[in-house]
Amino acid sequence: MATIHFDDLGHSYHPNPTRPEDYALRRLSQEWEDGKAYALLGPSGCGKSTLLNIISGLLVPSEGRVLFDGVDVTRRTPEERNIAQVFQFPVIYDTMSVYENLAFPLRNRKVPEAEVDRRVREVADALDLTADLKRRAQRLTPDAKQKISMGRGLVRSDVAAILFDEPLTVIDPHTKWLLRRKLRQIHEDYRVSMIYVTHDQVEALTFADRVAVMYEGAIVQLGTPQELFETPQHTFVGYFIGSPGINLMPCAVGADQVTVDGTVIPLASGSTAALPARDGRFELGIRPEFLELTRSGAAGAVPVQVVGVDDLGTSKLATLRLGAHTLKARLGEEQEVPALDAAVRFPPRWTRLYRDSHLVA
Ligand SMILES: Nc1ncnc2c1ncn2[C@@H]1O[C@H](COP(=O)(O)OP(=O)(O)OP(=O)(O)O)[C@@H](O)[C@H]1O
Repeated sequence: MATIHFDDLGHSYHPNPTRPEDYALRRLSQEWEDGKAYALLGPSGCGKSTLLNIISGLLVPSEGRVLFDGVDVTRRTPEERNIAQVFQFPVIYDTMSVYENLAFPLRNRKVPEAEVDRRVREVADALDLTADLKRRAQRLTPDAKQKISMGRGLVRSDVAAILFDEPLTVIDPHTKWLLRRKLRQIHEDYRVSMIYVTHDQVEALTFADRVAVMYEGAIVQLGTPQELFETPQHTFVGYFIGSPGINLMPCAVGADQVTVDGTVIPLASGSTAALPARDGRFELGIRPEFLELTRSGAAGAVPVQVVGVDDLGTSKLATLRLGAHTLKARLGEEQEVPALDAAVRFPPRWTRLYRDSHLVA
């Protein structure tokens, strides 16, 4: 297992990159801790595979270095880096039994047979493959084949990290949920460094200790699921994490307050003091879960119009108008929705201010 350090890393597929947009991976300096479960989350084309391939050694970055435990591995192959990889589609030998498939990475490295047998049975047990050990892999369902693929990644105890590239794509939704929990459990038991690439926030948030959210070639935030939810450092994180995402409204900034379409909304005391210049594009952000629906006249409340309420079973989602803006507020199942004199409160603790998409207060 290894601490992974990205040292001024960047990658462009262009021969002569000049603009930031020419980079599939923009400049990145960061350290990823040993033994943790990381998810690399972002939409299609944001650079996840580029970064993953640089970590694994399938791609040499055009700029910067990758270090494993302080050793420069930038030009080393995946084998030399001791990385295990699990891809979107099963990579297994159809003619071999499940047992032989799982044993293969170990026998290939001349691990003693007793140790091979111990590890194979342990991993088969963790993935519920014990009953299938003697079966030919060819005869199994796609789900079971992908479990073998994962098992082949997990069977080696000496790896620097195990990389998963959208491993649940071919798995049916129910099994997906089970496998995600299994992987989480296996990580807790083995404490091996894992990096899991996905565009699905539920997969990332339920699997990982730390989630790196990527947008346009940059990691815009690396944090725990709770940090990403409570304090999005970038408007994209607010929008991409959560369902629905954060409410955002353009605003003008004053002392400890902002104005949205002529409506003054207070911020936490002292929050704007560190903003010497007021240039840039400011937006106010608050998650639907933190916006408080109340009645006009309540302290600190600003009037809104209720446009609609969706009953989601365990909660309600209100759609509100504030000036020209639409806001969402998540309400308790039993919460009453005022018909005529609705208002909302922006609790300063949960109200965020962004300048040019980046959190400033
Ligand atoms: N071999 C390549 N040559 C040129 N451009 C590439 C190459 N591979 C990726 N790109 C470009 O680099 C950018 C990042 O792609 P990348 O595959 O890393 O994103 P991704 O987040 O993994 O997307 P997806 O989820 O669709 O796989 C995209 O604009 C893509 O078109």
